[in-house]
Amino acid sequence: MTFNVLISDPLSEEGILPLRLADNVKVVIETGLSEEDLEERITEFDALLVRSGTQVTRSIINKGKNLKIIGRAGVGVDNIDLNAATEHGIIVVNAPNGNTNSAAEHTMAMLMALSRNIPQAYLSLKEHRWDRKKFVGVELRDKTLGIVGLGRIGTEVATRAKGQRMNIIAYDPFFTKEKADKMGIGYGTFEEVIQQADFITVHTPLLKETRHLIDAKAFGRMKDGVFIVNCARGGIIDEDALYEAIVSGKVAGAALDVFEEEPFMDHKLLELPEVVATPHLGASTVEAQEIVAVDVCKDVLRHLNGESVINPVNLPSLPKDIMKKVEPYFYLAEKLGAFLIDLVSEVAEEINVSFAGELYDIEVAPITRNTIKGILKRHLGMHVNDVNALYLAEKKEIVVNEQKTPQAKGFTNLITVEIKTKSQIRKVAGTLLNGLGPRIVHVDNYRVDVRPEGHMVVIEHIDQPGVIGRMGSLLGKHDINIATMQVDRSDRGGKAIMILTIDRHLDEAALNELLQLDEIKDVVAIDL
Ligand SMILES: NC(=O)C1=CN([C@@H]2O[C@H](COP(=O)(O)OP(=O)(O)OC[C@H]3O[C@@H](n4cnc5c(N)ncnc54)[C@H](O)[C@@H]3O)[C@@H](O)[C@H]2O)C=CC1
Ligand SMILES: O=C(O)CCC(=O)C(=O)O
Repeated sequence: MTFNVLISDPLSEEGILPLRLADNVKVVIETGLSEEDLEERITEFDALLVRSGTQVTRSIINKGKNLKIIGRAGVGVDNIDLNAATEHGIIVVNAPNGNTNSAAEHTMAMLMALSRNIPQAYLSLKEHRWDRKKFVGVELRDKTLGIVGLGRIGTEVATRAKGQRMNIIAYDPFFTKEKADKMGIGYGTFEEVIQQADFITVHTPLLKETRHLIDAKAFGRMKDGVFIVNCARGGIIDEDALYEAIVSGKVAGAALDVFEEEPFMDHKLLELPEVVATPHLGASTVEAQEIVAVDVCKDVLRHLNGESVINPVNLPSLPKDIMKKVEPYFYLAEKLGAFLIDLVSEVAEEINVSFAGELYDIEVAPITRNTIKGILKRHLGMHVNDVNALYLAEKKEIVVNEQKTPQAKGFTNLITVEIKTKSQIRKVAGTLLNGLGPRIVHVDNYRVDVRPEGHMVVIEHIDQPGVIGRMGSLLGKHDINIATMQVDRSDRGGKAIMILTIDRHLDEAALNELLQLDEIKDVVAIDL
């Protein structure tokens, strides 16, 4: 099978080599497409790769009937409708590490350009003026740099600004006084940071919570003559408020790499001599572009080839060593879910997934997602996947619970799936037998040993002599060969269960005839 990959923003040619070298991938590069063009083009593609230039809207995603993955060659994913992608089961991946250094270096360049009026002085000189008085700057040394958002880039900026002998004070919801002491920088609340800083630089993502984080009220609390740097995202700073704060003299100057609307040709902030700006160049270095493109292309390839990705955005990411431990359980988990929902054949209201034995100590959320996927696929079809399984369960108002216990009833690992419906509670348990693969080991309270694969029949009956024989001849009459059989009972003469694996699907006629036998209470055909 050949996968079609569309690249809709300029990406480093060296970076996309992994895709070009793959023999099952066809790469198409079409940049500068309008939303309408992209809606039309996207239908034939399995993967879409973008930088910040393409807005991947809900309507584009809706049209991507073959779309499996969206790759963002960079960090910020605010140009991708993540909810729409998740709902459609489309995984979004980014390249969070490749441009950290470049963005931090650009921030420092902007900070210095701002403090020493370098762009303004250069322009003046180009206009044949030798004006030294006009461009007197301020030193960075001993000034306080307030960093809002101390993630990858914020931290790198802190390290570099220390080299400029600045005092650093930072705020981040995940930053503590202890971490600050270790890094040799100051810790403050958001309020403290904006009140104490001579220069403020923001390095948060653009989220609902960070939109206009720096607004007129925030400017009001800052020192007079403060300088502002934004190399993160337009929208974190309210541009109208910034304009007013510069005009009023509250803010001495601003260095901006990013804007609320991009791209643009005219911007009122650029009319102010106190503003220095670049057109979103933070990540625009040869090195960063190559790394982010390689990273994202590799993840796209992994996903198209059915492997787990390294940098998922709409799925929790797991370190490689943990993924190695959980991945072998995915098949078993999905099959347990599919088996049980067929057995129940009613709408699930609650699904409880329990993990025992060696699973007690590992991250099991991806295994749960596979169980839910197995359950929902039966009714919602093939578009259910790891990405949208939990979203779809929530949308169907199905409660999903995950539990863990160290005791595994004699197994080294055990996954138990329980489904509650309006009228019944049923459960199935399975294990991964070392060297022998997955097995179903309990159905309700019965003990069995069945491979979760192929055509199966679950028969609930009364434990009486002759049942097995009658059932066997009936299937024989229908030319249905029994491959394996497992039987267990509650007590002698009581309820019993029989699980058969057969060589073909149990058709309606054979099923109905089985139900005619007095001792047989229920028959369910399951195809895994
Ligand atoms: N100008 C450019 O070309 C580039 C811009 N960026 C932008 O920079 C942003 C940051 O990138 P990274 O440092 O790699 O991301 P990151 O995820 O490592 O760091 C973001 C930090 O912001 C913090 N944060 C979230 N909400 C906050 C709030 N309300 N107040 C304070 N801190 C908050 C988070 O806790 C996190 O530590 C990206 O989201 C992207 O938008 C990234 C690369 C290049
Ligand atoms: O793609 C780019 O050049 C922008 C990089 C960026 O803004 C990001 O990685 O968030």
